[in-house]
Amino acid sequence: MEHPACILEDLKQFVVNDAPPTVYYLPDFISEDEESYLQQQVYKSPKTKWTQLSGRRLQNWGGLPHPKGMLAEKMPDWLHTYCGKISSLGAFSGKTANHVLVNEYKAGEGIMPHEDGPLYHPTVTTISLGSHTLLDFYAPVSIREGDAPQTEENRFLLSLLVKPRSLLILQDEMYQRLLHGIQPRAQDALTDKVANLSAAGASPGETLTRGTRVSLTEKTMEPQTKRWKGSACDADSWVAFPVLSDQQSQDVELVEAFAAPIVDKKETSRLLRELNAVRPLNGLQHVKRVRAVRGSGGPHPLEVLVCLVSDAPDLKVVSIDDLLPPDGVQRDGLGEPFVVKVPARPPLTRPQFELASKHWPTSFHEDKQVTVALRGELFGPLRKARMSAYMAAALTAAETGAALGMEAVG
Ligand SMILES: O=C(O)CCC(=O)C(=O)O
Ligand SMILES: [Fe+2]
Repeated sequence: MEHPACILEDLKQFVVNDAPPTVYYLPDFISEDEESYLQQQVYKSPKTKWTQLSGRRLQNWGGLPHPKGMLAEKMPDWLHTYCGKISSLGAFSGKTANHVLVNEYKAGEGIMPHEDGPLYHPTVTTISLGSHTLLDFYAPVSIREGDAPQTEENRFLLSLLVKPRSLLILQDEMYQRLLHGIQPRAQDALTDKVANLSAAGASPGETLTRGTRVSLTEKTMEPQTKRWKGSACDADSWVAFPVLSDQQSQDVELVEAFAAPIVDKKETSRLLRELNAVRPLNGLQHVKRVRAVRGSGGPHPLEVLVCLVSDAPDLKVVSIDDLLPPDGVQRDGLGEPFVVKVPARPPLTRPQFELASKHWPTSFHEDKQVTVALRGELFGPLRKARMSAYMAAALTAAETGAALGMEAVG
């Protein structure tokens, strides 16, 4: 059937009303002669044009996306003609299709549910050659907590029957939100889940046997250079923060200890010496034994750690005599004990040190590299620019792969 150059308005009669917006299904868009001509051209292409994927073969025409702009490749005449023919329908809002994927599926082969990615104008058009297939549509995986587990089966929404020589145009929700795929089957039993049954001249209950299908998927690829300007990949627009070990990122753990006021400052060094001898604070080398009492207008300027609560006898009301052996520490200058909390482990980062010091004076052997990394200053502008370039290259490679229908691994 001939389709003169027309605008999208004229396509309205081909809208599939039983599907979400927007599907146009045009049966017999090309003639049988055109179909065999296109098949010949596909199979005449050099062997190197084919990429073997799991479950199908692929040819890529028109260029590959690249961070510095699409690596454009001249479209061969036989494809150029059909790109023009489809673009003249107005499917790409006045733009011309500049990229074609040719997929070949033997009976029993298919393509996993996927999205085509953001590199394209939000329209995809497909001419089918040689055999029908069922194109299935799925709701995207939602990440709401508490949702029931989402299987391919319960995300399945509808199918479209695409017959040989037909043209399918997908836009809007159908293309941008839903995933599409083809089950690897040799036969399709048609049900009322096929939204375009009557337009495709079929009826529920029918079973169709698949042969080898070749599809030509025409799209418009947006120029790459536009996409990177001011994007999240500018070296200035992101900060690298370190992923720290559990010990480095955990909160400060505290243990209880008895402290006592030093009521006579002159006794401090003797008390320290004697306490260290009879009550060493094992494992708490990072904790300072004496602290100045802040803003001390009070009765005593200093306090000293006597021992850990876990090392003391289990008494309800504790006096200094209960905590210390009868000999070894002269009680002169020491007040009655009280309980304080001290950090159980040496701080490893400046934030841990600042928190720990709020409880009791603590020493800190700073790892300068960790502190600089925590400030987000580990990498200078040159290294960040290089990382941005690597990230951009990885993203482009992933998007190119996705556009070619490859599946992510890992
Ligand atoms: O063969 C088809 O109709 C679909 C192909 C497809 O989804 C793709 O190549 O991204
Ligand atoms: Fe696709």
